[in-house]
This record gives sequence, structure tokens and C-alpha cells, in this order.
Amino acid sequence: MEDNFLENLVFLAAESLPIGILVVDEVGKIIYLNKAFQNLAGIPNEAVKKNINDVMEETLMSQVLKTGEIVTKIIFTANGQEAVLEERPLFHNGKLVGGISLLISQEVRSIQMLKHKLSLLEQEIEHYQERLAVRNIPDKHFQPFISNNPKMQEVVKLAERVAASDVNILITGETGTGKDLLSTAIHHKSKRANRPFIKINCAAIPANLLESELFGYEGGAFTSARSTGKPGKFELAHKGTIFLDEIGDMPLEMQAKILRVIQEREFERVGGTKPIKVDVRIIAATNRDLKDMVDKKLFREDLYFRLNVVELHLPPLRERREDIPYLIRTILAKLCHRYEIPAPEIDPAAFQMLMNYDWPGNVRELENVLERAINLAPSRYIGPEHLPPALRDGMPVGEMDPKGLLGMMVDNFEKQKIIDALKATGGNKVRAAKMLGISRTGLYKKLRKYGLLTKVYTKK
Ligand SMILES: Nc1ncnc2c1ncn2[C@@H]1O[C@H](COP(=O)(O)OP(=O)(O)OP(=O)(O)O)[C@@H](O)[C@H]1O
Repeated sequence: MEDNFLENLVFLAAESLPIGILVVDEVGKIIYLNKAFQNLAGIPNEAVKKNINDVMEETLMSQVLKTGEIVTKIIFTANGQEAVLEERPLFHNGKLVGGISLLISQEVRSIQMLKHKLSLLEQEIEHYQERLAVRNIPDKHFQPFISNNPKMQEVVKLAERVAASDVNILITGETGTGKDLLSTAIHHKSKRANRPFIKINCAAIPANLLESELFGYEGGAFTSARSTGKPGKFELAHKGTIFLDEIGDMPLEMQAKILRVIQEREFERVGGTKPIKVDVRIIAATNRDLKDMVDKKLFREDLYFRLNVVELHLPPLRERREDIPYLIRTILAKLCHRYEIPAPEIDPAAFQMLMNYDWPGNVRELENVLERAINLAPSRYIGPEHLPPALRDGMPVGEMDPKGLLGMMVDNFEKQKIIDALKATGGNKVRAAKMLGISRTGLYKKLRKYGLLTKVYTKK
């Protein structure tokens, strides 16, 4: 009973396979052939008990039975398609007792090939995931914060330590000190790194729109609302991190709503009644003195303590001047990569000015000053004349402009004329040189001098 059942099961399985199966005994007499073999080879079931050589021209079964070796060849099926015929010996207790022919159609082969390709792709994905994991090594994220300043080093150490936990963080510091950059680094080092990182600048959004931006709205919540409704930033940040920039500018009533999200982990959309559960980590930032705002009742004390579980204070640039050389190098490298130009040299006098300046706009201001300088500097050289007047103030006149103001004006004029000519000719250098009345080699020299060689121009 049991044996019969198993036999029937094996038979059923063989019949339902998309691969043709034919079994012969030790002299080549067909014992069994499944439906797929009958269809593919065009051999009826009546072939059973006949010798395989009598019903199938392409078979090499005699050779298999003689040598005990597997043979494979491509044949054409009954409907003219290519198929693989694989014939194998069957052994029992070490003795050859028969053979099996497998007929695999193109269709099945292509599925197998797809499976193979899929597994290759999976391997490739794995490979890239590993490479990504390497790229995401924690320290890389904090690279912009490499610092020689003890206070800054403390902050970075603390940031790295708390990044992995889920605590809310308050980043304080003057404008342009890198609060946004630090929040991004923390998110990418946290266990939420593969989840959304949603930023919102509370000061940039009008108070009446802030609630729907943060919490979304239901369809028809107000006249101009989309009929389908819209998720807010908190919903979008589910399982990830939300960065509330300029939190000090958040109106008091909105502060109460943020507090509720932190305490109860839920909120309602504008015009909605159904509470929505969220799991978000909050990183807030401000350049205002929140403690003072709390004292003046402009910021909720309870929210302040909820956000300020860990405070990371980024010192202003003037208090860590020792970082300026490193920042100049990294920012110039970034800018030159963007503009596709070689890194310029900095004149010692210009460098001194960069070191002495007070940087009220901090790293952002330094970035702007350097970007302006490489655009003004006609060659691979940044001199005092390429820095804004604010930085040059107080410098003795003689030292101020070693290259000469006239030379700078001439260079700038020449550079502009070359750009105009290239624009007018759609980037055609031969025609541009003609227009300017100089040789092609001369033009190339000047293009190199002004860092214009790799720029693309389209006709005006
Ligand atoms: N350590 C650093 N290394 C390189 N670039 C930096 C560094 N810190 C800040 N920057 C750059 O300075 C600019 C300002 O940084 P960021 O926007 O993070 O400052 P912020 O404190 O958030 O400013 P704000 O308060 O005005 O929003 C950015 O372009 C950033 O890339």
C-alpha cells in the first residue's frame, strides 16, 4: 500500500515535469517515457517495450550503455525547436542496469539561464552591498569634522558615540558651523541609516503651513487641500530620522504638537481624527539660545528637555582657527572637483588673511570666500586681491595687491572676452581664436590659464 502510494507519487511528479524523461533497461528497451518526452521527441507512449534505437534516431543510448558515460547533444524537437538531450547510465549496486534520457527544451533552458543570471545578479548585489557597507563605515561620515581643536574633538567623539543609540539630539552652534552636516553624519551612522532622513527648516515655512508640512493633511481638510490628502514629514520619516532645523523658530502651539509626537509617538493629520503611529528619531538644531528662550517663555521647557537629551555644541570657526588650513584644503578640493579645475596655490599673504579673519558666517562663509576666489583667480593662484574687501581690511596698502589691481582687471576682462567668443561660436575653438585675433595655440594657453579648458559652451 505504502510502496504503491510512493510509486504513484513519483509517477505523478515525473509526468508533471517540463523535462522529458525516458528510461531504458540494460539492453535499451524502453521501460517508461513521460508526457514531456512524448511531446518533445514526438514518440507515442506505445514505444514502451520497444528498443530506443528503433524509435529515436538521435539517441546515443547504445554508447552510454556500452561505456557507462554520460553524453549530451543538441537535437531538434518534434516542433522544430532546439533541445538538449542528455543520456546517462543507471547503476544499481555498482552494476549498469539501464539508462535515462533527459530532454530539456529551449524554453526550460532559458528559464535555467534566467535562474543562472538571477543568481549572478544576486551575487553582484551582495558584492555591491558589501562595498556600500565599507563606504558607510562610521568614521567616513564624520570625516568633515576632523579637527585639531580639543572642544571640537570632544563634540565629534560624543556625536559618534550617541549616533548609534536612539536618543534625541540637539545640535547648537552659530550659522554655518556644520549643524546640518553633523545631523546627516549622525543619521548615516545610526541603525536607521537605511531608512529615510527627512529635513525640515522650521524657519523657512510660514507658521500657517508648518502643521500640514509636519503632520500632513486629510483629503478636503482645507479649500486648497488635495482630495487624496498628503502625508507630512513625520509620516515620511517613519523608522528613520527627522531633522528639525532652526527649531528655535517653531511657534509655541506647534511645539506642543511636537512634544506629543515625542511622548506618545503618535499624531493626527490636519483634518484627520485617526491617530497615526510613528517611530522617528528627532535631531533638532538651532543657532539661538534655547535656554534663554525658555526663560523668556518663548520655548517650552518640557520640549527643550525632551530634545536636549544630548546637546552637541559646534564651536564657531574663530574659536578653532587651527582647523582653518584643513578646511581650506578640503573645501578647495571639493570645489575644484566640481569645477573640474586643478587645485590653486594660495599666496602666503592671502592665507594669512584667511587665518586672521573672524568668520561670522563660519565654514559656510569660508566656503563662499574660496568659491569666489577660484572664480576670480585667473590662474592656479589665489592672492589677496581675490579675497573680499572685508578680509583685506587692515592690511597695509602695499601688501594688499602684490599682483597689481590693473593686472587683475585686465585678466578678468580677457577671461570674459574669451568666454563671450566661445559662447558666440558654440564652443568652436578655431572660430573663437579667429574672432579674438589670436592663434589657436594662444587660445589654448589662455583657456588653461583661466581654468576654462574643460568647460562646455553652447551657442547664445
Ligand atoms: N567641517 C566641515 N568640513 C567641510 N565643510 C563644512 C564643514 N562644516 C560645514 N561645512 C560646510 O559649510 C556649509 C554650512 O554647513 P551647514 O549647512 O551644515 O551649517 P549649519 O550650521 O547647518 O548652518 P545654518 O545654521 O545656517 O543652517 C555647508 O556647505 C557645509 O558643507
